[in-house]
Amino acid sequence: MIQCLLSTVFRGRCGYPSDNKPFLRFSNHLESMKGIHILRSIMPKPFSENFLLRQLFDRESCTYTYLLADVKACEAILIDPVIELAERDANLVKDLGLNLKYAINTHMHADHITGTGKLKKLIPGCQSIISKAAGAKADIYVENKDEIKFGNFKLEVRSTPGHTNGCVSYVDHDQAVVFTGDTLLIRGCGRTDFQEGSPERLYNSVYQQIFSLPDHYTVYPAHDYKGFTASTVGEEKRYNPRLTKGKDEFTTIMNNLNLPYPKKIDESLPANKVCGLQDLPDHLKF
Ligand SMILES: N[C@@H](CCC(=O)N[C@@H](CSS)C(=O)NCC(=O)O)C(=O)O
Ligand SMILES: [Fe+2]
Repeated sequence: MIQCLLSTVFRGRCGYPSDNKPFLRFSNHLESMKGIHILRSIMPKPFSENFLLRQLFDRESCTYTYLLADVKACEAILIDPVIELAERDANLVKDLGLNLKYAINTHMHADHITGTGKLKKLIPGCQSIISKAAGAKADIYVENKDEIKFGNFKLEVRSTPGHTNGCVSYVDHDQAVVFTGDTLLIRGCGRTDFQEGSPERLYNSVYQQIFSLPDHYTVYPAHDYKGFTASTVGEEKRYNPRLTKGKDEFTTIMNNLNLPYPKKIDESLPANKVCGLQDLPDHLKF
């Protein structure tokens, strides 16, 4: 790369006609060097042997559900399942010959009912997990720095309040991935105008718990509304239009989003308080 740059400078200095072509070439080189530098710093690392990650999508709520597994130990977990797609997820787990150990939430969702309650019914032995601070029912409550183990692999729990009080992100350091829930979305972030949301807390959570991870860690959010599937810590640090701002400007942006409330908030919150097991609307009763 340095050789390329030097040869451009050299050629530019001696012999090219006096138009601006060498200088254009030189600045193109600088641009592509910037690109190469960014790409190098964010290139994902290969997963460990026997580690499986499947990203699943709900077209209705634009929610991502993640299936993670140790395929040797046949142990799996699901992050942020959606009730309407619990059968899809349970069938996938069975098709792959896996045992579902945990159905986990990143937070108490406001836009859809969690699938964790239904999955517990479909796959006996599966336990539900949510953060203690979420204020919702589950079999296991986690807090900052806890570990969730499945087979040979583990997730570190990082408390990332701001979108809601009980938001957590889950980090797998061996695979260099972070599941950010609604705390950090791709080129965006979770809204902060309900469920004890706070722009200042969200900003601190992102900077302290997510942007402190190495640049190449892949970011897997709980939603995407623009067609993205994943990002990296390095990319979001550079290009996230909200979080590249200072905290005051970020707070002003978040306090002026004026988004309509999620359509299903009134049915989702009471149901999610009890892990999607009670107070279900008629069409979702099981
Ligand atoms: N239109 C959807 C709700 C969209 C929405 O509010 N999404 C949340 C995450 S789900 S709690 C959010 O934080 N969005 C951030 C943003 O900038 O859009 C519906 O009616 O369900
Ligand atoms: Fe949310």
